[in-house]
Amino acid sequence: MSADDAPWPEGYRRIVLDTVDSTNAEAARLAPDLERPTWIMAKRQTAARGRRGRSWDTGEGNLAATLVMRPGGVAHWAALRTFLAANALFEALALYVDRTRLSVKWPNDVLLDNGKVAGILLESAGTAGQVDWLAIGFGVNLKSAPWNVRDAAFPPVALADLGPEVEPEAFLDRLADFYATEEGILERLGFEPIRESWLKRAARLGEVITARTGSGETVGRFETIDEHGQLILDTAEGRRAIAAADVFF
Ligand SMILES: O=C(O)CCCC[C@@H]1SC[C@@H]2NC(=O)N[C@@H]21
Repeated sequence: MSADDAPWPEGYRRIVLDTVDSTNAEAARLAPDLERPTWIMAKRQTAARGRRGRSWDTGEGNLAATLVMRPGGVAHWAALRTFLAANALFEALALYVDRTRLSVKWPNDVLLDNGKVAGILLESAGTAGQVDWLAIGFGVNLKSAPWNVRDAAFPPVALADLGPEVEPEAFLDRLADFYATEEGILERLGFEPIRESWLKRAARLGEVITARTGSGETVGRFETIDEHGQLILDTAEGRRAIAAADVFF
């Protein structure tokens, strides 16, 4: 393990691991003694996880990194950071491909030409509605896209298929900078400007989409996201606010 204690960006720390089970799992282990927000990057993960209990394939040369922090406050406010993460990822990717080819898919994927180029996994722990720690895991297909993915609606794509090849360390430098900027906006101005910039990048805003949960699906026009980050759909039965689902176009 190598740890870089120099502030990076200011106030953040970075750890680079050769191999780990999951950078999110490592984040949970580090969280109790965390002194400042810390980025954990791994060159290889042996048990990487995705959203909704799925596994995640980190091919060699792809980015696997988790930002772990102890932001304090109520859990649902802390969870809004998933949108900061998506905005930061979008901007980092836009350094390498034309931004008109990129979009964010609620709640927190980034699409490149309708294929999934990156996913975010937010995990947290706390008590009585207060967050103790928060881990934001970023998986970015920089070099290769896994071939064995079931979610065929958004086939995985790699940045290198459509743009330049970028080293994970270099990409993380950019991502960390953009994320720190988003965090500064949240601190100074609250969630609203984050919400607005996320909406400008959103895939299929204003169009009919499907939100699928374990218990069923809701079809409606994608109207907006609200101040809690919920998906707002205008359906035949009226306006619906959806807190968690998988979205299909
Ligand atoms: O399902 C998704 O779209 C989210 C994927 C998140 C994968 C990343 S890779 C780094 C971090 N460590 C993990 O185990 N998962 C996240």
